[in-house]
Amino acid sequence: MSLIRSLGYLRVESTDVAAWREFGVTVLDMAPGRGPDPEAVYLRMDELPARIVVVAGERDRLAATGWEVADPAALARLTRALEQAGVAIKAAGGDELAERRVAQMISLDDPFGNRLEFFCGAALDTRPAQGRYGTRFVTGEQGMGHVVLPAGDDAAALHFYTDVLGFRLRDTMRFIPETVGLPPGDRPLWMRFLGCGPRHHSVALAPIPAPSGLIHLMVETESIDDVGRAMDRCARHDVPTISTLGRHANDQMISFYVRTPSGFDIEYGTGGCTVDDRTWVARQTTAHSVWGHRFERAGH
Ligand SMILES: Cc1ccc(O)c(O)c1CC[C@@H]1C(=O)CC[C@]2(C)C(=O)CC[C@@H]12
Ligand SMILES: [Fe+2]
Repeated sequence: MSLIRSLGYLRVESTDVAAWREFGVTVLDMAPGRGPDPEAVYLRMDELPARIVVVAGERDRLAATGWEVADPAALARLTRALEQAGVAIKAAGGDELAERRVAQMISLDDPFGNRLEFFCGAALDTRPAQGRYGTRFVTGEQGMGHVVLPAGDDAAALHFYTDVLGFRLRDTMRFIPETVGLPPGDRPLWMRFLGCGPRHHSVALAPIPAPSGLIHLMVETESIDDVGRAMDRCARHDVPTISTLGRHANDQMISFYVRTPSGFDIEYGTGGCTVDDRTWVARQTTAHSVWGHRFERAGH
């Protein structure tokens, strides 16, 4: 098993923290949390004090993804592996730990400039994380969901995330550059889906430019009704969805996509499959979706 257990949190820098609070609470049905930064928005999905932290800043961007490891021994082993691979890492000091409510944390940039944080010893918040509409999120062993990060070079990305960080390759998908607004090329473009626990993928890497630093965050709910109600709330609050409902061919997730105030998307889904590394075989999926997932694109 990978030393990394699951996706723990997202830290977002935003020029409009109030818009994020409204979006998180009203559209996503996350529960507002409390935290040390009075200006920041803390959004809860479960017993963690926050899964999405939005801090006020000059830019709209993903600041970091946080990855949970089992304990200090696992963090020490990961640190040694990273040092051996020549990766520059930084250990967090008191303020950073207090802001994240974790016992230990290290941070680094992947070869494509994505900031990653690895932590252990998260403090729990025993108050129930109850949103307004009763949405229940699937977290626990599966973590808070998955992210799709921009990564330019396929071989370098695979090497770093599998050989250095210990993610497992779960699925590969080829895609046509024109469908994501890239110039046509003769080289095929690959998307890699990687996992570290029972969730089919906790991170996917795609050579798609993303000015905000993130292509999307996926959060999963317990039931299809939670997803349907979220689509209703998007319609009611004039928040445009950017895809129709659909079911992915690889992880079986039924989901739709909506744009956040930060310019990246949230995939809101249910019913994803889980995998067991003892039997899993990484293959190539040749269709994005079994049905649905029609994306709106500018000019179409
Ligand atoms: C294909 C797929 C499988 C599982 C997922 O969780 C998932 O998000 C996707 C879609 C990935 C992909 C994307 O994130 C960026 C825009 C893409 C390339 C498309 O235009 C179609 C598929 C989309
Ligand atoms: Fe996704």
